[in-house]
Amino acid sequence: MIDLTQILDAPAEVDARCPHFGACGGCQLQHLRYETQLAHKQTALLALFAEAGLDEIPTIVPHSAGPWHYRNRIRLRIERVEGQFRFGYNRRASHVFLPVIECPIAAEPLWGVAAALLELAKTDATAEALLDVSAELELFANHKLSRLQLTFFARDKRTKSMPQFERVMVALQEVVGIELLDAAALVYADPQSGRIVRTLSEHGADGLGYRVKDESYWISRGGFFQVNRFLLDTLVDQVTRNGGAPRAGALAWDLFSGVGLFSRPLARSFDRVTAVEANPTAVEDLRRALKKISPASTAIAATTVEFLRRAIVDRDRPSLVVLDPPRAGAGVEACELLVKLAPQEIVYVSCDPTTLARDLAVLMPHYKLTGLHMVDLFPQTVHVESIAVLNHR
Ligand SMILES: C[S@@+](CC[C@H](N)C(=O)[O-])C[C@H]1O[C@@H](n2cnc3c(N)ncnc32)[C@H](O)[C@@H]1O
Repeated sequence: MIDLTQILDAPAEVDARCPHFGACGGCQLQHLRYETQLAHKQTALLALFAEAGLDEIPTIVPHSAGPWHYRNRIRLRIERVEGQFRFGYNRRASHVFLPVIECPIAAEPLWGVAAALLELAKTDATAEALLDVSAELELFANHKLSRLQLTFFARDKRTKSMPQFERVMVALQEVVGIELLDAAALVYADPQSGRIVRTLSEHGADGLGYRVKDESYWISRGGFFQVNRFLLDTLVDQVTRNGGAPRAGALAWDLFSGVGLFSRPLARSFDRVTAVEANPTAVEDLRRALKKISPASTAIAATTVEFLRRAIVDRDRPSLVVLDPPRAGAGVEACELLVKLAPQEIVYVSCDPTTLARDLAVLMPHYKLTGLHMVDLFPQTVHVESIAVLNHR
């Protein structure tokens, strides 16, 4: 996250579109015109780089798309307020529940289905019981918004399966459409890691198909996928292509690969791709997909640091390394190992410029920053997604 004070204190330019703006912890920038938001984010990125002592910073190339209804996935808290179930988010800077009636950054069908479920729970005792045992509901839509996956997260690890879960989902399908509601489950997730550890009840598929450019991805329930449905093509292009042409060579590593958003297109232009991902279910999905594209390519279930420590003693040396870590960043040890492995090019996709700046400080004595992109995946919020392209000096 970037330093908020300057942006939050900026004078209001427009009326916030959402009635919950200010109270809700989700968005912070609705008081600013979208162009101003983009400008502030670029300024903040450069300020963080300067603070970290980084120089020779190229001009930032911004990429943006529609600033509303962009999210393909939302996760809502469920609470009873004055006897009625309500969906909501955390209040700003707290864990206090804020009931909401709309969320204009979410794709529209997500709210339609959530609202239909609240209505159903008024008359259907099992639907009400389902909301009662659930702390949160995640709604995830595919690329066309034609298929939806619902995941109910149980409050308690002693929650049992619900024999009537299937019937409630069929009742919901009757309201929202059989086609739309493709997959649903009641699960229990480990509170520390957030990983789903038990599926208690299930209806329909165990994941969602999502098309980006020419690739169809299968995202098993609980797997990571980028949330901005408008900028996925741009993100993939900036990582897998250089100018107009695909990045190509003998070997590429895609570290923090998820279900292979980048590995799969790279496997079409590289002789071989090795994808590394900590979530074993995502690795299974990716392995199956890579087998069809490029039998020499593979996906490994490991943490990036474990993989790099082993790689140091192996002979494989990639010409391209893609890094797309969570907010914690790749980390100093991973970057030091990469310096030793010395790939010709590193493409670092970052969702937190603070950890990116820390990691660039390790890489940049050995690598020149040749490209810097800001892909605004999270309009109306202070989150900054950037791509740093580094070439060996
Ligand atoms: C920001 S996502 C990027 C995924 C993918 N590149 C994409 O764009 O869809 C980060 C991914 O790193 C995985 N992950 C988290 N910690 C990890 C670690 N220490 N080593 C490897 N993968 C990790 C997560 O499961 C998640 O799939």
